[in-house]
Amino acid sequence: MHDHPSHNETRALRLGVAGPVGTGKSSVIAAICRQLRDEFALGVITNDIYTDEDARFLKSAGVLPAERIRAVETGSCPHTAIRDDVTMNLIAVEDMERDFAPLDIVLVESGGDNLTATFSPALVDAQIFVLDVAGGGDVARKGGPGISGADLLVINKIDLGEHVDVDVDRMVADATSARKGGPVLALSRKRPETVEQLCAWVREMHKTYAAGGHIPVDPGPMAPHHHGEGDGHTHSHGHSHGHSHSHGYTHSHD
Ligand SMILES: Nc1nc2c(ncn2[C@@H]2O[C@H](COP(=O)(O)OP(=O)(O)OP(=O)(O)O)[C@@H](O)[C@H]2O)c(=O)[nH]1
Repeated sequence: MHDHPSHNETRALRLGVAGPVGTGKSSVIAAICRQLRDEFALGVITNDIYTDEDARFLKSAGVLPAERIRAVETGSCPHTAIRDDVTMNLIAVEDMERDFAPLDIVLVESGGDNLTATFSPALVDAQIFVLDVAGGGDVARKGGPGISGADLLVINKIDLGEHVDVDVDRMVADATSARKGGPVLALSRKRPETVEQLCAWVREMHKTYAAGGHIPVDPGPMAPHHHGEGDGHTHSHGHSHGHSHSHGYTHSHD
């Protein structure tokens, strides 16, 4: 079991950012880096299946010096490396903390996956789950461990609400009730006051963590599921509770 010593000065706050494909995980990380890089010593680890595309995006956006952005190529479905066997990611985070000690915050971006992927608390101390309005106003009501159990739920791209017929206030209210009152942030990179609210949350989380007052919480195991391989074969994952069933979600890795 990995412990979380707040007194270890080479140990940063490890903050995960997860959520479905394209909701804006990289953009959230870019915004945090731009706003907070003069205040905190930062590093970023990205996860992609076969590429280092997210790392390249963040490097080309110049949000941090390039050597502080590293990619883990998981070679498997993204949740595996952030939840089932976090070894590759833990090594990447620890290497980064050692190489740039002392770091204040290491941001870990998960590969874009489905609604059920969350980080293991053995890898991150706190996690943000990112949805966007373009995915539909009812997504927040569907629940799932990331939506209900992440430390912060971001509803991103609220500038697009009117174009996709989503009532943002309603979506935030649905999400808040799915989270039993846990924090929900309506975000758009085009609305600076919302980016500032995101940064205020990160600052507060770092403060609580550094004072030893934050206990990492597991949002819950993901639902067991099958993957269609596109060749007529499937494989399934039975997760920690030891049984599996199909939920009808498939994706291929090509
Ligand atoms: N209109 C609008 N577009 C946004 C916003 N944030 C991100 N986007 C766009 O949404 C798209 C996806 O953003 P990313 O940050 O790459 O999303 P991601 O979740 O990291 O994507 P994957 O890593 O592929 O899962 C990009 O075209 C962004 O420019 C926003 O606040 N408003």
